[in-house]
Amino acid sequence: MALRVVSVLKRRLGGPGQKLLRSGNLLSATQHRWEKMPSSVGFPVTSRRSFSKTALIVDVDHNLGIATMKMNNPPVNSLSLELLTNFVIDLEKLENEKRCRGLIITSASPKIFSAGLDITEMYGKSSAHYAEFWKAVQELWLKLYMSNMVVIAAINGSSPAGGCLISLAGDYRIMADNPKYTIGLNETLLGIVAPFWFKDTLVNTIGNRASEHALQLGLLFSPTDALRVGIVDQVVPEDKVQDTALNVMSRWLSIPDHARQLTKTMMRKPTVDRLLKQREADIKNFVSFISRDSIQKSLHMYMKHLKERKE
Ligand SMILES: CCCCCCC/C=C/C(=O)SCCNC(=O)CCNC(=O)[C@H](O)C(C)(C)COP(=O)(O)OP(=O)(O)OC[C@H]1O[C@@H](n2cnc3c(N)ncnc32)[C@H](O)[C@@H]1OP(=O)(O)O
Repeated sequence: MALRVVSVLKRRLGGPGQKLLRSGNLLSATQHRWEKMPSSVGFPVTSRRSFSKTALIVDVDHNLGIATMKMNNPPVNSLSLELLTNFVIDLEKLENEKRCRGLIITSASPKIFSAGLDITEMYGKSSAHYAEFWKAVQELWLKLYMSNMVVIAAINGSSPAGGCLISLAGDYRIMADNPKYTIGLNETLLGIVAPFWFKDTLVNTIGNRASEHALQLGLLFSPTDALRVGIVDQVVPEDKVQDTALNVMSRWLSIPDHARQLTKTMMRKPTVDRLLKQREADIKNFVSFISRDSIQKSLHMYMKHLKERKE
């Protein structure tokens, strides 16, 4: 498999990317942090760099034109306001780097891709906080869903609710074949409702009937079932997720950017425009919904249940 990744990339990547492949370092580059690669691979050190902020590690390889973003907010990569904000800032940075054409999103935490929105941001706080938090959730989805880059989710662990949304916002999803991992929009299990743009993103991926079923029951799918219903595109052994992501990326990057990007925009713009037209109303709706006593109670009970599960 590893050799196949190299040969596919060799065929599809030109110029300096081939130097990296010739040096035989591609696999170590994908298996370890890119910036740890020895400087003897034959291109300037400035051609790759990494930056990490709270809760996020980003490695960019300009020669391959691929960035890897690892969520790093232990223990479960819950999407706190800080993580959401840093995510958006880093996405903007990558989007502005002309040579960065592909993005792989994955997790630095073993077994968890992301536990979804940080529930502690959604109860016991002020209305102003809820509004700021929701705006950040919207912003991340808007940026990811309309990214000019090819976005591949390398789902190396469980991915409920907001975690699932992040992967659905990408162009392709690869999930680790471990029956303990689950993925889905399980909001109803928390007594809350997935907003229309979460729903639209799911419908665009798996169709109306399957979405209705999944959303009403708050289904969390095993990798096999997620593949069957189409929430993920590929299920591979756990240790092959990253290599597969690179392999798939090379295929997507072989398409001329402008044609692929215009096609993506054509497919996704109506969904994005729906939110853009009523962004403020959506924030108001979230604040008023989440502030209800009954919803606050449900979230509190859910967190209590999560903690009690361990005892
Ligand atoms: C009109 C608008 C409507 C509102 C729309 C809102 C849309 C909401 C979207 C969301 O994303 S809501 C979040 C949904 N997420 C979940 O339901 C996942 C909950 N978590 C889990 O199922 C499990 O934690 C896990 C992810 C499968 C991991 O299991 P594991 O056994 O490995 O860890 P735990 O012991 O359960 O958790 C460790 C630690 O983390 C806390 N935690 C877990 N998830 C969250 C979370 N989403 N937010 C905040 N904190 C979380 C958990 O309570 C534990 O804390 P401690 O006990 O260690 O203090």
